[in-house]
Amino acid sequence: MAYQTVNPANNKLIKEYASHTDADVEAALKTADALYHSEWAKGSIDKRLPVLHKLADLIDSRSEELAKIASVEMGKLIEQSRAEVKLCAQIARYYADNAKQHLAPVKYPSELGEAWVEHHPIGVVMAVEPWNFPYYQLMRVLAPNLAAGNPVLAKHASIVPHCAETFAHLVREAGAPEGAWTNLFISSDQVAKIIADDRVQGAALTGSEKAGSVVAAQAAKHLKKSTLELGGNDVFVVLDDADLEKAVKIGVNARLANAGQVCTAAKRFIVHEKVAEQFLTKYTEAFKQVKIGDPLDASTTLGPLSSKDARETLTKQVNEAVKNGATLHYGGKPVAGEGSFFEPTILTHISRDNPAYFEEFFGPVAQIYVVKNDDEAVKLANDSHYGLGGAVFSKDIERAKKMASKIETGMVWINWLTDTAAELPFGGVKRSGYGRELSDLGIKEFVNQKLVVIRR
Ligand SMILES: NC(=O)C1=CN([C@@H]2O[C@H](COP(=O)(O)OP(=O)(O)OC[C@H]3O[C@@H](n4cnc5c(N)ncnc54)[C@H](OP(=O)(O)O)[C@@H]3O)[C@@H](O)[C@H]2O)C=CC1
Ligand SMILES: CCCCCC(=O)O
Repeated sequence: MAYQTVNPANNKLIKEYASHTDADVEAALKTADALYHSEWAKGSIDKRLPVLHKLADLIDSRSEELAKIASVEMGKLIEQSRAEVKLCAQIARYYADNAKQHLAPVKYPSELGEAWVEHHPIGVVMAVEPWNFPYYQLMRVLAPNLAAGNPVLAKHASIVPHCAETFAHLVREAGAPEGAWTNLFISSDQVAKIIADDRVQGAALTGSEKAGSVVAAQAAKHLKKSTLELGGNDVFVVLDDADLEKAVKIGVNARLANAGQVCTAAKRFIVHEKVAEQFLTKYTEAFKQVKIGDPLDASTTLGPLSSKDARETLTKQVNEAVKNGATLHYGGKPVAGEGSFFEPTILTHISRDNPAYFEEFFGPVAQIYVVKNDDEAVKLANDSHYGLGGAVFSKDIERAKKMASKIETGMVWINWLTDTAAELPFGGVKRSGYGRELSDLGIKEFVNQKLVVIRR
């Protein structure tokens, strides 16, 4: 796959990037491995954390430039790109301020003697990341692993090479030694070879089930730990006592943010029958207000999909859903003209034998389901191969908490969309993957939690 910047707002090629050779990969592996065996990785965390503070400051000082690069390269609305850049600085700062405490030795009271667990880096980690949050996906791996002392080799999506290169330069400028984070424009085969290499101890992937399965299988084959953050088909449950205005407002954003290209986007709207008609009317009205256009224009509220391929996939999915009996309530077509734009779309009456019922729609396509009660809502929510996030709207918090506990996902938000923050764990179950990113859980995914005991 060629690494190239194509602006999805007009599908114009901006720049092509040369791929790295096997010799480049070997040099990167050698440097990263040498760094892992150095005082920098094995020594005090205090030497590594200032890099994260500096990185956060650098990101803040260049937020507009960084945001524009992302919006041009993958079509995110400029305001949403700014928010992503800000989130990256927050993640860097969070680990700069908290990693030492996360990785401090933990005492384990035991009759056998004085016992504790230490946290040590395990070595070079291979990160494979997607285009939808071109900086955030990288920062989620860099910050905890730099703090822990694991050098990272990173393969970013081939449609966001400018973001990938810019991020790598920022990390070096922040004072990270060569080898701490190495961006590689490489192929899937080269990723497989890297994972197999004895100098690599782990693999982290965010992306599709297909890519996740290949990378995780390669890691497992070579007895390396992996973490996977894959797709989702998250529910957005609106109960009969929900604040409907709030549910509609947040529900529109939950589906249309990043043109719907978010693994934790609200994709299946499960609405109580008592409020279903009102919700659908208001939700449809909100979709009619959407302004499709250039993501760099502040007045635009729906930008393009990330590529022509992404739009082609979504178009096929919508057509197939309707062919199999779904009602096209609103939208449903690619937007004529330049760019990879797709109309905000609402599908209703999707039966369980419709392929759309189990599919993730990675774009501005909302599926509406109507249920009679809470049990039906939970049953429908859990009737999915995925288990990433989810949202429950109800004014009765106890009722919402009860439902949240029953929904089989890694995350559930009450009276809000599935969001993310440095201090909160992120990840899922079932075909949405395994492992957690961010928070104290994320930093421990690739550390050796070593027991030490002084026997009485
Ligand atoms: N969980 C999430 O946040 C995301 C999930 N997705 C899911 O993935 C679907 C497709 O999006 P897409 O970007 O194509 O996702 P992919 O899984 O194809 O790409 C994600 C990353 O994996 C790489 N990759 C793909 N195949 C392999 C392989 N065999 N070995 C090593 N690396 C590989 C890609 O490289 P390259 O770009 O060169 O192909 C990219 O860097 C979406 O519909 C959505 O379901 C997508 C984005 C984010
Ligand atoms: C704001 C939510 C971030 C989700 C990142 C993802 O799609 O994997």
